[in-house]
Amino acid sequence: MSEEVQAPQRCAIIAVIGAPNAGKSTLVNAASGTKVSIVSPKPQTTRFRIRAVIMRPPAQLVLTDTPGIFNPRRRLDRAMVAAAWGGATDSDMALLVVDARAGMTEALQAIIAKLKKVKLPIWLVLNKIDLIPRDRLLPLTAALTAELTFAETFMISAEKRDGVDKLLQALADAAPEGPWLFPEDDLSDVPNRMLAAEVVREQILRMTHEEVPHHAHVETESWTERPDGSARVDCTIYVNRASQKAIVIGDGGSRIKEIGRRARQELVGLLERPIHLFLNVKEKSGWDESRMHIRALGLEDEG
Ligand SMILES: Nc1nc2c(ncn2[C@@H]2O[C@H](COP(=O)(O)OP(=O)(O)OP(=O)(O)O)[C@@H](O)[C@H]2O)c(=O)[nH]1
Repeated sequence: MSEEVQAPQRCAIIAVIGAPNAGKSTLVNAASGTKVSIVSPKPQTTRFRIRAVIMRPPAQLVLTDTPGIFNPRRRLDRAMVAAAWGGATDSDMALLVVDARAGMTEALQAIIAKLKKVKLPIWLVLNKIDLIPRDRLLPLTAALTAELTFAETFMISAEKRDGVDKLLQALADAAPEGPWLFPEDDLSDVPNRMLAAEVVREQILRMTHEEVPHHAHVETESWTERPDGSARVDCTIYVNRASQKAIVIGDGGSRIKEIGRRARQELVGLLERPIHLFLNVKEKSGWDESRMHIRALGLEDEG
């Protein structure tokens, strides 16, 4: 008698990094052309941390984003970048996507300088190989490997999907054993949920003092489609202390009301549909230990 042995689940959080125009979106889209996957509806809002969830059973690949801002001035931008690079270090690996035709540019050098401080396996993905002769790839690869150590190197054309499947399979094989971060049948809502949490989080950053944002975490508890075409969205803001809860709520609920009003307005603008947003503030110390999917969903800044 034979029994089917199910391979244990694997899950990798993968930071997709690269200079503007390197082909990150094209790669993510090409990668998502396979099986169950999601792609953020508005990838140009680089505040998204999750770009796509790609199923390669037994592996789930969660591709995350990093904004292309390296010298942020505003507090909010700083927080976003910190979150993004925090994201990189929370990841299991990073993909450095390089435009092979553009070669070593200033933007790429700035990213390399950042990546030197990131203790993660970095995979080099030389993209757009359809645009240049093979022999030009070697000097570029040599120049890059002189700067950084790469766990793996792939040469692809995201546009032509050349080499993308091989890359995904290698990522799936390298994914550490662990439970999937998202249930396979519940992927379609992830971008909307992420967006809602991000937008609320952004308004908290805008409307409270330094202390709170560093300790606040937003989760979208539910996203319910209504027959009239609108959606009901319930978000919970988790803070560590009662004092922070009081700040977020404000006098007589004034601040939370304003956070909700602005977040709803932004969501309506981004999604172009009616949204009913409900916010709930909970005190929950130690949430960061207790919820394992937080490293994927949270937007924690480093301060
Ligand atoms: N020929 C060729 N063009 C590509 C390839 N990959 C991406 N491109 C093109 O390069 C341009 C930039 O690609 P994107 O995917 O938008 O680049 P990105 O890294 O996401 O850019 P940002 O969102 O600005 O950071 C687009 O015009 C793509 O069509 C490739 O493999 N071959």
